[in-house]
Order: sequence, then C-alpha cells, then structure tokens
Amino acid sequence: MAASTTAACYDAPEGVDVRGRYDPEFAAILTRDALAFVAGLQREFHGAVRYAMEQRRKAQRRYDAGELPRFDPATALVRDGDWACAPVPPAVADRTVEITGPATPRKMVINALNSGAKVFMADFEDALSPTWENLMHGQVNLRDAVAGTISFRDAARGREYRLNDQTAKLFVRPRGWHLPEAHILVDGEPAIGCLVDFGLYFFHNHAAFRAGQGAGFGPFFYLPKMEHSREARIWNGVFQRAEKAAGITPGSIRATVLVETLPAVFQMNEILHELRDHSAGLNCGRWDYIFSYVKTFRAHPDRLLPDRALVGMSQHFMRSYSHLLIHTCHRRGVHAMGGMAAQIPIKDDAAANEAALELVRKDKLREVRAGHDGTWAAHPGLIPAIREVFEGHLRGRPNQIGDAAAVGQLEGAGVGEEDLIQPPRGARTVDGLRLNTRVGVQYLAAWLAGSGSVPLYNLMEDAATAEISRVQNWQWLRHGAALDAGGVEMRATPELLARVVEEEMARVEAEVGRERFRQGRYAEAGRIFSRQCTAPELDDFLTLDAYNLIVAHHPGASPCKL
Ligand SMILES: CC(=O)SCCNC(=O)CCNC(=O)[C@H](O)C(C)(C)COP(=O)(O)OP(=O)(O)OC[C@H]1O[C@@H](n2cnc3c(N)ncnc32)[C@H](O)[C@@H]1OP(=O)(O)O
Ligand SMILES: O=CC(=O)O
Ligand SMILES: [Mg+2]
Repeated sequence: MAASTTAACYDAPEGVDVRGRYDPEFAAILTRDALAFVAGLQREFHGAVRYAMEQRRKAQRRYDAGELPRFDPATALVRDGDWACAPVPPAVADRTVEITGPATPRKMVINALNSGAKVFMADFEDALSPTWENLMHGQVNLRDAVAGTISFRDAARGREYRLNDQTAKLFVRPRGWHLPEAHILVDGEPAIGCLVDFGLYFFHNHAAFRAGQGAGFGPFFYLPKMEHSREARIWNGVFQRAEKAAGITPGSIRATVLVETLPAVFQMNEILHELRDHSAGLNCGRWDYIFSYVKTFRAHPDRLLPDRALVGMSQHFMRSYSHLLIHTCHRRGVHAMGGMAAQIPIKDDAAANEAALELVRKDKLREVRAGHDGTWAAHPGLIPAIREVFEGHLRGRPNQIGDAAAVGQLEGAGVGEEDLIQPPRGARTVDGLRLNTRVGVQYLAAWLAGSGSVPLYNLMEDAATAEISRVQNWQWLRHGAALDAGGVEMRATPELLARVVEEEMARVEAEVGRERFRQGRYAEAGRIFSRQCTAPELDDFLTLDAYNLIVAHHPGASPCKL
C-alpha cells in the first residue's frame, strides 16, 4: 500500500490560515478554539490599531517639523483629577525583584521561576527573536509553567530542571502593537503579533493562573512600547473582551505598562486612567526610552546624544522621567517599577565581576531611594545583591506605594516639560561609533539566528539596547556630528561609517573566531546594519525592518486537509 502523503496540519477556523511549521506540540496551542479567539481579537481591534499607528506617524511628522512633545491640554482633567486605579492584587503586592528573560529556551524559564525573584517577566518582546519556533515553544513553555509541570533534561550536562516549591509569579510581555505575525493570517492579513501572543497565552492559561499563582487574579502582563493613551485604551478593550469570553470577573487581568517612549512620558496619567481597572502600574523601560528620545528628535540637531555609555540615569531627562513615574504611580495607588541595569555577571574576572555588581547595587539603591517599588534583574546571579538593596531599604514592607517621603515622590511633583526633554550631556566619540557598530552587528546576527538577548562585552544586549546603537549612529551621520577621535575632531559621514564597519567587522571576526563568524549571520548583519545607519529615512524598528528575514512559511500547514 502506498504511504499516505497527506501531512498533518493545523485545524484552523474559517478565515484563519496558519503558515508556520506544523508540530504536534504547537497544535496543542493552536487549537481551533484558541485560533478563533485570536481571530476574534484581530477582527475587533485591527481598525483601532491601524488608526493608532497612523497617529504615531502623524505625531512624528509634527516632531520632525520642530514641535516638542508636551502634556496634552485636552486631558488636563485626567492629570489633575483625584482618582485611583483598582487596588493591587495581594498576590503581587511584593514585586521587589523581577527577573526577565525570553519565553524560550525552556531551561531558562525554569531557572527564572526558581531564581528567588518575586516575579518572572517572560518575554515575547525585547529579549525574544520572534521566529515561529521561538514563539510557539514559548507558548508551550508558559502553558507548562502555569500548570506547574514544566521540566527539562539537559542530556549533555546530565542535569534535570524542575520547579522549586516557591516560584516567581509570572508576567508575560507580548510584542508591541507595530509587529505583525506573518505565520498566522486572519482574513488574508498577517495577524497583529501582540494579539497572537496575548490571545494564545490567555486562552490556555487564564483558569489555571487564577486558581494558582494569581490567587483569584490574573493573568498578569507587561505592555511594551506604547506612545499614547489611545493604545492603552485598545489593550483595555482587549482585556474586557477576553474576560467576557472567559466568563471571569472584570478587572482580573492586570498589566504593567512600560513607559519606554518619549511621547508616553507625557501620557502616564492618561495611560493609567485608561487601564485603571486592569492596571498593575508603570515601569521605567529605560533602554527603549533612550532609543525613543533619539527617534522622536531625529530631525533635531540640537538634541544629539553623547556616547551610549554616558546616557545613564544621572542625566537630567532620565532622572526626571523616573521621578515623575514614581510620583504618578503612587498618586494612583499602583507600583512604580524600576528598570534594567545592563550589567551581568563576569565569569572569568573576579575584580571586574565585583565592579559590575557594585554598579548594579548603586543603580538599585538609587531606584529604591527614589521610591521605586521593585526593579528588574537580567540574570539570576544578580538577584541576591538586588534583593539585599531593596529589602534592606523596605524593611519588611512589600512596596512603597503609600510612602509620601521618597525622593522621586517629592521631586516628581515638580517635573515639567523641559525637564523631560533636556538634552543629555557628554562626549561623542569615534570609539562610541565603533562600539555601536560592533554591538549592533553582533546583536543583529544573533537575532537573525534566533537569539533575542545575548551577552556582549559583559553587558546584556537585547532589541532595546541594540536599537540605541543603531539610531545613535544614524543620528550622528544624519547631522554630521563632530566626533572626538583621540583629540582630533572627525565628522560622522557615510564614508567614516563604511570604514568603521569594515574595521569593526574584522575585529568581530577576530573576537568570535573565523569559523563561528563564517557559519553565523555576521556578514548579512553587517550589510543590514550599514544600510539601517545610512538610510535616508530612519527605520522605525530594526526588528520590523529585518522581520521578513526570519519568516519561514510552510504552505499547507493549514487549513487541515486530513
Ligand atoms: C531592555 C529590556 O527589555 S530588559 C528585558 C529583556 N532582556 C532580557 O530579559 C535579558 C535577560 N537575560 C538574558 O537573556 C541572559 O542573562 C543573557 C543572554 C544576557 C546572558 O545569558 P547567558 O550567557 O546564558 O548567561 P550565563 O551563561 O551566565 O547563564 C548561567 C545560567 O543562568 C541562566 N540564566 C541567565 N540569564 C537568565 C535569565 N534572565 N533568566 C533565567 N535564567 C537565566 C542560564 O540559563 C544558565 O543556566 P544553567 O546554569 O542552568 O545552564
Ligand atoms: O523593556 C525595557 C527597556 O528598557 O526597553
Ligand atoms: Mg523595552
């Protein structure tokens, strides 16, 4: 008898076409009902998302014409009004240390849940390259994590991974509104990436999450890269629809919004107000925030950034942003979360490791003194030090929401428009251009190969940090910035960049080794990075520009022909 040639495929509902590789494990996530739920979200909200993206472009055109971001006079009543968000769910009152990491690999998810952090933010965003395989394995991992059954055997190292009795509470970060999911078409259009991430996770996990980790609340989310409260309003609508479909209490779902774009810092009250029944506070997404400062002011030669390494939290615009965020959140009764220090443990140099840890401690001490209720860690090795700083300061309190005396709480009240946009100070150097190039190229090479967060030069690099490297090079070139080259001034020009790329590619090859360089996607990354840095118009996101290079269509994955 001839073997059947009919391949297994996804059972997709009317109007939904799954183009990603078929895998029985993925099919348990991409069930007909789950896909119908995602398609329902897409059909209800895609018009509002399209409008919101158009408004982003319109606002950018105004900034390009010289306008500065500012508080919206039309929403003064929301800013001045006396209102509060819904009370914090008891399960996540204490969020002093949150570890972040991609939703896959599986081992890392288990490590994060066991890390001793109060929360694990499982990432489909900055830390994850959105390949089909990563997205689907991420969903499988999170389903098993919520069920409490996740385990992993590392055969090569003979190590078993399973959950401890005490684990971190799970928050999930879907992609931003701008990213499509090209492996799932709804009515012939690519799905909106974040609705796929949110929809599949919510559909499969809301009941187990609320019965377990969430103690009657949840699931919990982090929402990235919003620029305006109208985008938060869409999320609120998505949450309401999801709660209704699941038959769960309105206000169960909670979300922390990352304030990581410059326009959003002028909208923090408005964002919290839109999400007031679903809010779990705000977070200082400092790396994307710096990226957004450059993007917003792309046409403003008077606002060029100094070297990336100099744009820290002591710059006036960054300190003002953190203080205003603390003031705003505490006034509305929700958590004001700190951000990510990029240092990670340095394995082969004890002194350098201690110096890196000291930088993390200082950063976290600044945050907790300012009034942040918790903060992020990029690596489990940093958690004991961060816990010591936060717990030492909080002395048994789960958070500082009611504490009116914190520095940020007091100073935040006086932060004005000028404070939030004051240009950062410091030198611009050819070494900075070189480092941006090495980091940008290596990050892109990793991302194209499926890794969205990588260690580079003893720092954590992800989509947000790499974006700073890209847009800073672009900005310096666009405005012909004067760069210091060891006492000599050089103009940033396409010719200088071409020379720098060639030399830094050679350096990267020497650092990673010829074989790895040849087998990796470095040469391709070098070409993409050069093009992005010299593009006449700044690409909105490097991940959007390069997305098609990681799309892998498998025609026939659905509809089911069995
Ligand atoms: C700007 C922003 O958006 S920040 C938030 C997004 N970014 C992130 O989440 C980055 C998170 N961090 C990471 O991805 C990683 O720490 C990296 C890539 C920077 C470094 O990873 P590695 O090179 O694997 O680190 P290293 O070799 O020191 O890992 C040691 C162990 O810690 C684990 N580990 C490292 N980082 C994490 C993490 N964030 N979560 C869980 N486990 C982790 C590794 O899995 C490894 O486990 P093992 O001993 O069982 O094998
Ligand atoms: O997502 C966090 C950031 O800093 O960007
Ligand atoms: Mg970010």
